Amino acid sequence: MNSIVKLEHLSHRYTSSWAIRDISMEISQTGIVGLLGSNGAGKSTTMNILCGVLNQTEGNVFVNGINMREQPELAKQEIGFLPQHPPLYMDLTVDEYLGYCAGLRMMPKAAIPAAMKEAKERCGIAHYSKRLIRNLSGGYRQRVGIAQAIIHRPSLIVLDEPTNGLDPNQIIEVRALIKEIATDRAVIFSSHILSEVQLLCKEIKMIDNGKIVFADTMDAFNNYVEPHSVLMHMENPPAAAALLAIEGVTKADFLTERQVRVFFNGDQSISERLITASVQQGWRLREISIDKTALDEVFKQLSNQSTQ
Ligand SMILES: Nc1ncnc2c1ncn2[C@@H]1O[C@H](COP(=O)(O)OP(=O)(O)OP(=O)(O)O)[C@@H](O)[C@H]1O
Repeated sequence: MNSIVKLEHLSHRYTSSWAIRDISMEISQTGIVGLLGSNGAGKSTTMNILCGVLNQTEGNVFVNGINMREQPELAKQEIGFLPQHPPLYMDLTVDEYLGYCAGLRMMPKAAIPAAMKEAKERCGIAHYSKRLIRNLSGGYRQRVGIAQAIIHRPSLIVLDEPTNGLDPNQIIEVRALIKEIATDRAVIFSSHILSEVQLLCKEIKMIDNGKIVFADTMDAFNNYVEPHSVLMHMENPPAAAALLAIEGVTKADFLTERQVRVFFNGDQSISERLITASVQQGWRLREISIDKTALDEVFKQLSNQSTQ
């Protein structure tokens, strides 16, 4: 299968210290790949190099087989990029801005109106065509940012923390839009929020301290990181000692009077034992769920491995 994008042993040094070291990855299919890393991990550096706005110190970037360094204009035609700080012109209307972006992408003049119409419809901004960008909400500005990234119909879209700074409703809308645009192209999406990557992506690349610490499918990641705590909500909770008496339970933290996080030794049949104990001892269990926040602990563990 031909790769849409291939990074080969990318390293980058800004001044004296290395921001990323020996990053390699290949994407050959449509869908969303998540680049997950905490602040300063090296996500933006990787994305900026991938999109040809920063020249790497070492390594190569190929987009649809085209070497970014050797043929940047050709390679960039295949990429749409929404940087962390979207390059929007506040005093232009949506139409003026998208027309300008299509020109920058060297699209033939005659093809621009249809491309603008398609991008606006896909991003749900057609009704704001004549509105100044400064008068749009944060969520709609981000949609305009995504529209400029897809206007030239590239095979790869790179989105650097696209939901950062949006309110909860806007986040849901922008995530839905990203899912939609990934149906017929590859999308690389960076985030520092594990649950967001789990929700959206079929593949995950975790980056820490400038190095890839995990790269596989989302399913493999979820299997790899078995949770070690469950969250219980009870009407009549017992004392911590009663929970600790159950085989496999290592710790019980009361979050509220009725909500407790129960840590266990990894034996996944713990829920069954907790439910049985609840019935026998009358704890009136209302809810029990695998504690997703525990995955963040695994993220920390994987990140620490890269520094050893
Ligand atoms: N222009 C620059 N000059 C010097 N160092 C830089 C520059 N840009 C980034 N760095 C450093 O490179 C490292 C990686 O930064 P980068 O912005 O790629 O991380 P990130 O994962 O995108 O983080 P964030 O989410 O905070 O943007 C950090 O240590 C950062 O301080």
